[in-house]
Amino acid sequence: MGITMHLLAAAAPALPPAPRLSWSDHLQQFFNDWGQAFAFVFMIAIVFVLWRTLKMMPKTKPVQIKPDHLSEIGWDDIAGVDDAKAELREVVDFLRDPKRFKRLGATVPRGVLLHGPPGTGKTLLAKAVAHESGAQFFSQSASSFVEMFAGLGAARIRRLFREARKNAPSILFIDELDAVGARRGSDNNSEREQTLNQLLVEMDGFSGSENVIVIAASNLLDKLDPALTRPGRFDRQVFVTPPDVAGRRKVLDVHTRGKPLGQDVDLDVIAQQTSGLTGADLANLANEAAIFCARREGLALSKADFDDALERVVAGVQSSTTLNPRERRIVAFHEAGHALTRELLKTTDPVHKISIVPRGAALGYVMNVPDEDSYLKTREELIDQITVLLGGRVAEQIVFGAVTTGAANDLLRVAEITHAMVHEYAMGTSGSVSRAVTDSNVVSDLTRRIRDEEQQELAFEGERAARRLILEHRAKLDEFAEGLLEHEVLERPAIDRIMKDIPQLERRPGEPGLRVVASERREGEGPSVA
Ligand SMILES: Nc1ncnc2c1ncn2[C@@H]1O[C@H](COP(=O)(O)OP(=O)(O)OP(=O)(O)O)[C@@H](O)[C@H]1O
Ligand SMILES: [Zn+2]
Repeated sequence: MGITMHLLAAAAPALPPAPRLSWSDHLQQFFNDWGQAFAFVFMIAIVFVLWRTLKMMPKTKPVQIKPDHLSEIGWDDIAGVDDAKAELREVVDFLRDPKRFKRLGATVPRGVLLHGPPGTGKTLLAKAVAHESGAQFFSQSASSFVEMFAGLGAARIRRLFREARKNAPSILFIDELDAVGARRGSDNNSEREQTLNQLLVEMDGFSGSENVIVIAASNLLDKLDPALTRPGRFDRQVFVTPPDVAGRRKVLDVHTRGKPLGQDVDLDVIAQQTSGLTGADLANLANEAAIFCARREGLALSKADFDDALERVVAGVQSSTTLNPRERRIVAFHEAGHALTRELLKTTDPVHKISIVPRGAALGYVMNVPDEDSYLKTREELIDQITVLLGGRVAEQIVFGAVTTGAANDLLRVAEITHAMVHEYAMGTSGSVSRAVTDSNVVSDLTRRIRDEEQQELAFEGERAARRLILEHRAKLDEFAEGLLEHEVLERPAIDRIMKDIPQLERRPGEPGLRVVASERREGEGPSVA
């Protein structure tokens, strides 16, 4: 503004002498000058804004959406994720022969959500589905939708779906779904939410006659908006886990194809040394070994090349996923303790799978699938649950004479259960209804203390039971642990072999007459992990 005024003033002497002006003329002149100055500034501002916009334009120029050219990625190139492959084979069958399914009135899959840690092969699986079914493959990362100007993310989703429909049969792969799929209202990003809404609209818009299947990949299922996983949208969820020892062996086979291996290389041993590594880590390992070999101008990859590569790859992997041998033993006995107690007790659901392949924050887990839905639980059933939860810690104590921090989550669950037993269900040692029903705001110090003691007594009861069971069946505990150390994962057939000679004496009959409502089951609780 200052500069403009100065220019105008300097131009004045060149004008012919001005006639004498009245005060109203002065006023008009003043407004004229100011008006011009203002218009000038305004114009500069507009030019500046236009220039800025133009400068940013190339980024937002509509990107060509066309199917990826797929190199030959088939089922054989993906190893160690057999469960996920089995689920996806169905999708391939559908894409190959949709009529067969439609004739029978079968609802066809619309969306498949692959979730699991990075590098486990989610992208690879989506590509294999496209390749094996001869479908076109459209791939976009969801993070590219939200970096844009208002409304463009939604527009891009529309175009993507339009192209996929036009080129059907096709697979539409959306990587990093979390980028748009986070719960609405979680970050107040209206642009992202608009994009998510558009995605929901497009998925609802499938008429059933189009052979388009949307596959999305996500690292965090919990973060996703529940609307995404409703029927008709991503209603198939496939968990892609890091491979177990046998799986890692197969992944190593895939990634050493075409690489000459020296006599001293034993892939079985390497598979055993790489617990917790993902498919991508193993691909990286094989590649690094080849690089080490090339650098020393070797002819074939040697054991030393793999050792060097392993050191480098493991250093780049999150430390929580690679345990030292002693830690592995502790985790194996901890999980064995959970599994053995669960198997011995009658009221607890049988073990489905035990694993010491790290998964998320958990170093190991025991998975059980409920036999039947039950919403009522007896006191005895709850004590059995506490027994199983403490079985891990008790096993550590018995075998190593010490406990670790690994049982923290188990203890938290025990605290929750015992709290509910005393405060909500009057299942404490005294069984006193009046103590439980007292309003907790007006409860006396004495009642509070008694409740605390009752809670502790319930936890002790579970701990004693766990100790007794584990000491009595110590040999079985060792079998479970050794099995885990060797195979990392034990499934039902292996568990049955270990438990076969145990008469089910320990298995106590339930007491249906005593069932009491327990809030133990949370909404949407699937197989539980401890
Ligand atoms: N199960 C596997 N079998 C063989 N190779 C694998 C496997 N998993 C991963 N890889 C290798 O790792 C690379 C990366 O895998 P991919 O991109 O599919 O992982 P992702 O799960 O999609 O990871 P992100 O979540 O980081 O996108 C693949 O190109 C492949 O070389
Ligand atoms: Zn545990």
